[in-house]
Amino acid sequence: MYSEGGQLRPCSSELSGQRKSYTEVPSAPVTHCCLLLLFPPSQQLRQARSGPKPNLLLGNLLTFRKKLISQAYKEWAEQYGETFGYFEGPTPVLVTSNADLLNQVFIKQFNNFHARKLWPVQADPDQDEEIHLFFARGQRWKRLRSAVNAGFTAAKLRKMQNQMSLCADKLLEVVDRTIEEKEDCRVDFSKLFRQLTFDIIGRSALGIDSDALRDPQCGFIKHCEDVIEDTTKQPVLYTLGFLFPSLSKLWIAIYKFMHHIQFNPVYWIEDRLRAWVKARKESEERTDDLLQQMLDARYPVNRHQDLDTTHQPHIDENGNISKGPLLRSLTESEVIAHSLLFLLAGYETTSSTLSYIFYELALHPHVQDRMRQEVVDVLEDDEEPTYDNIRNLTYMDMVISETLRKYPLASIVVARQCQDACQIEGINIPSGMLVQANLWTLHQDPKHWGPDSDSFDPLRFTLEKKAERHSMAFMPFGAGPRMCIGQRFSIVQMKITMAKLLRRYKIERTSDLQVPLKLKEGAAILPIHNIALRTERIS
Ligand code: HEM
Repeated sequence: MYSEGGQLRPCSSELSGQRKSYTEVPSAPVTHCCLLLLFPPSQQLRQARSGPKPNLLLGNLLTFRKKLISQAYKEWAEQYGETFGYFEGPTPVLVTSNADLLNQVFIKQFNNFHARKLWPVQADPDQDEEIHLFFARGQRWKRLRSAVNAGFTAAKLRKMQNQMSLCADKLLEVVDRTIEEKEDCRVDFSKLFRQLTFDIIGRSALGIDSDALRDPQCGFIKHCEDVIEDTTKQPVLYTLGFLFPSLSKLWIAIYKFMHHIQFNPVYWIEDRLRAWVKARKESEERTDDLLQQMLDARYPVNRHQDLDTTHQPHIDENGNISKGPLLRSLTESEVIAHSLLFLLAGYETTSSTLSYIFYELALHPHVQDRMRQEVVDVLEDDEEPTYDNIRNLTYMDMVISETLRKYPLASIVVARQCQDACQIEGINIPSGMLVQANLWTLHQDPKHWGPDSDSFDPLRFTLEKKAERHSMAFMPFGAGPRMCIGQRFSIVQMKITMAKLLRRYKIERTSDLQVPLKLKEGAAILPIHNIALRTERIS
């Protein structure tokens, strides 16, 4: 059913026709011996210690109660080398910052590594109707990705630029008001950036009339913040899910039941999105946004390869069943699931990146001055920043990249699951094994970044320096066919916003700014405290 050439390899269960539970991996005692299998004898001689010693029941999960996962990975990499293994309960994970191995897994052998990590309380990626492209895998992922891809083209982004610009203008109004009202001219940029990126994604992608910048108390953003905050906690159910993955159905049932006794912000947002999607479907008016793209999307379905059971055959205008390939639209559940995905994946990642950038600009005034000068030179006579002219802000691009090198905030999701056992770079990777990219180590590896990899230096990203480096030395948006779909969307809004802000204000650190930043970890790695900076109007 699946060939090697260009087709995704199925999860091993699909081959036999009998679907194994997606959480099924070898049991604890077996998997704890897997570290030995990971490294064949010759490799073992060279890498005698291949990972931290696991506890029989918990694996190495206890470590993550005491320190950030990214921190633990860094320490383990120092101890065991750039590739090592550990256990999440009974589940083996191979962690690597080896650029050649990452290249094989994320790009060259993508067909065998198309699936993401599965979290303990997570719907079945092959069967659940509400699965979105982040968790889907195999042919299902391929179809969903192609259905929404068209919403992120250059042409679409050009259409969104006005909304982005309007939202950035509102941000300027709020900053102006804040420095007028506050004697110390202190602006909480983390909070404002969250409101800004929420408005941008809400308005330009989903057509929602959101105004979080003017109405920070609005339920929508409040509950999105709750969802993000919840990912930084480690509830008991989550731990149980890691320890006993084969009971996933029970954990999911408990999670759903909890909704009846305890408020769940995810359901609150979904309900609002359901009503919104319904209204948009019924409306005669068409809006040129990502939501419309999802409502209009039609893609061919091959009857024999499809795992979904929800397709309707395509009926033409005369009521005949189409003789060509079956065409399918996204179901309402899928459109809602994707709207929620874009809202959550899009706003916190981008706003935190902006916060990290402003933090670094306050610490490095010469970088800030150079960035401002570039804006003044490129956008002469106060020209509006647009999709096309911001491409000339090349130093700004370097600052964004350097910030994401130092703070690869979405590193946790850059992982792939192996479908068929294979050997790569001399390492045996069994079927079901998760390969996790260790970005915080990779992005600071002196091999790629030189001895001063700790310092903040945007000039690492000149074209010449980029050409000299391994192509996989830098991957804050992931890599390969499954890399972040919103990368350009995010960069365009960041550049429009920063061009406007830097032209008008100078920012400075306050005496109580936390240096270095203390971070917390959830779906993304974020500063614990908001970043507030002294802000002076200069034009
Ligand atoms: C600075 C901002 C952002 C960062 C750092 C970031 C980072 C990432 C990373 C690391 C991945 C995983 C890639 C991989 O596994 O190879 C990812 C996937 C994804 N991101 Fe982003 N992201 C950002 C903004 C956005 C925005 C604005 C959107 C939506 C509008 C978005 C939507 C997605 C989606 C849907 C996926 C899953 C793609 C797939 O599995 O096919 N992201 N992102």
